Amino acid sequence: MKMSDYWTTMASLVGMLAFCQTILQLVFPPELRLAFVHLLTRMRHVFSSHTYFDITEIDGVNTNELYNAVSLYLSSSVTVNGSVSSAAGNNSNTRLSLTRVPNSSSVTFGLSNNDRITDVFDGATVLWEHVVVQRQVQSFSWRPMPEEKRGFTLQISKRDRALVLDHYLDHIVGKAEEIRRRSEERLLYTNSRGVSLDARSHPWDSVRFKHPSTFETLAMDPERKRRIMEDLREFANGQGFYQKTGRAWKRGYLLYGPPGTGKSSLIAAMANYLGYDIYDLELTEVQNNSELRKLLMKTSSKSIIVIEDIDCSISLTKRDKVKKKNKSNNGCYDPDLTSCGSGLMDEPGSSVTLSGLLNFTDGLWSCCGSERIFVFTTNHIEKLDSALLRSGRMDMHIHMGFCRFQALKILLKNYLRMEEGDVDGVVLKEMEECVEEAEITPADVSEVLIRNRSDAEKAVRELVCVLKERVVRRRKSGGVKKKKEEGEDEEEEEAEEEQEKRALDSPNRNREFFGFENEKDEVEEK
Ligand SMILES: Nc1ncnc2c1ncn2[C@@H]1O[C@H](COP(=O)(O)OP(=O)(O)OP(=O)(O)O)[C@@H](O)[C@H]1O
Ligand SMILES: [Mg+2]
Repeated sequence: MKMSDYWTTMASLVGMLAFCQTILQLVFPPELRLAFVHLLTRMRHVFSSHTYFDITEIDGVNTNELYNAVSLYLSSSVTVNGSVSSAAGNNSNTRLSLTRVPNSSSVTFGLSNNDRITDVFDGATVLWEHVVVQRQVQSFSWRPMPEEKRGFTLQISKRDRALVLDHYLDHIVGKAEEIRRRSEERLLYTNSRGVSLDARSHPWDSVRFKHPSTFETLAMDPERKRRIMEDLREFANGQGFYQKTGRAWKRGYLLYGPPGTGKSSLIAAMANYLGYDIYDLELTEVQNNSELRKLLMKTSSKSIIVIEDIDCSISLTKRDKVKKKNKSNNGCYDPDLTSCGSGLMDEPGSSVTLSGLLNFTDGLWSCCGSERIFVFTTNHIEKLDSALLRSGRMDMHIHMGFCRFQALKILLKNYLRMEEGDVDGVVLKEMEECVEEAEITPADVSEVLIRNRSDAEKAVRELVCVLKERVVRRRKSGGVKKKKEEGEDEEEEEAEEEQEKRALDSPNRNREFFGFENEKDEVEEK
């Protein structure tokens, strides 16, 4: 038999099988039909000159990132009038689904259920099919299963197999990444209590993240800003480094300082700078460590996982003191937090423990994704358990302090569009002299400037008044405060002592100690 005859016979056979499949779908009951369809599909694949790959939405318990990448890639090949870009061949009959996420200004295109689209890559034509099937009804299951199974089936010619596996999929992932970055639409995720954590449902609710804070608008010493940006950039470009050194590709930042000093604004600036999504983890809504772990598993890479006000979220403050008591009682306690389990520092009603939290950031599970940044914020670093501060846990401690002269100039520029040269020299000098002593937060400065933003000169005058008032008030109350401070708060001293001890215990002690000594304005790298 000639080769061409062979292929003609094969083609008719495949055609016949496809025809039988359609007939079966129309005549037989669903269960029987499904079994036949499976059988015929298998036979068709055996005789076919094509290879098929399934890319399912859920891969075991994790969301399959490749599914999301393909979805994004294919939606980008579609132009507004419903036709398909030249690279994707002639698909003008393709049915498209249109989506508009709440609060979004743009419409997203996607393939409708069970529809197909062709694409051309390096001379090879491939066919994508979006497959959505109803899950079979189960009589009983401990775990509620999703109603639909979604996935893409990629059909390629057998001879293009190597090309597709080696390059095409990488090309799709890269393109999807680029599209996401270009679209500059970041998502802000948050968790809520009682959301089922089955394989399909997503325990995170998301909204479009459009925080305008950037490193340019952030009022902060420019040198510290530069160091943070450099650190972030090195992290984002550091895949090779992390792989070579055998470290998980993640980084931790602890932001601490009084309210209104820009901790949340810094997180938003980080996300905007790197183009990452934010997962704002509400720890009080998490019922136990295992739920915490599942939440972590459902985060994607290139994201910032934030726990704000960590000292208020779970009791991380008492452990040292309880440990001290234990020590004086019987002289023995477990110094390693990983064995503290649900014991010492658990808050009544919450079974998320410090060890659970540290496993979340540090343990094996924390590496189930990559390129992730953990950020904790607190107004009271002195209240945090030493385990959280220990070196290797949070790579950088960043103190967000009261407004200084450099930061003040940035705020003047942001709110009043005033450069240094636009402000009267004498007034500027006055500001410089009293801003530090005034101990005013950037939030309070912003408040004054916003109030008077239509009249820049008035804004500056009022700001100087506010600064001077604060200085006078502080000087007056300084004496009273001093007396109070001397008498009260042994606890605070204790905390400081503790802090120093921790610093000295640390393998990076010189740096860490240096950091605390210069706490006011340090970006401290662990
Ligand atoms: N460093 C800063 N640079 C620019 N704006 C700032 C800065 N700090 C505060 N602000 C302004 O003050 C407001 C409050 O700041 P932000 O929420 O970032 O403070 P925070 O430190 O997170 O406070 P909290 O501890 O209460 O959460 C922001 O809307 C922002 O406009
Ligand atoms: Mg905040």
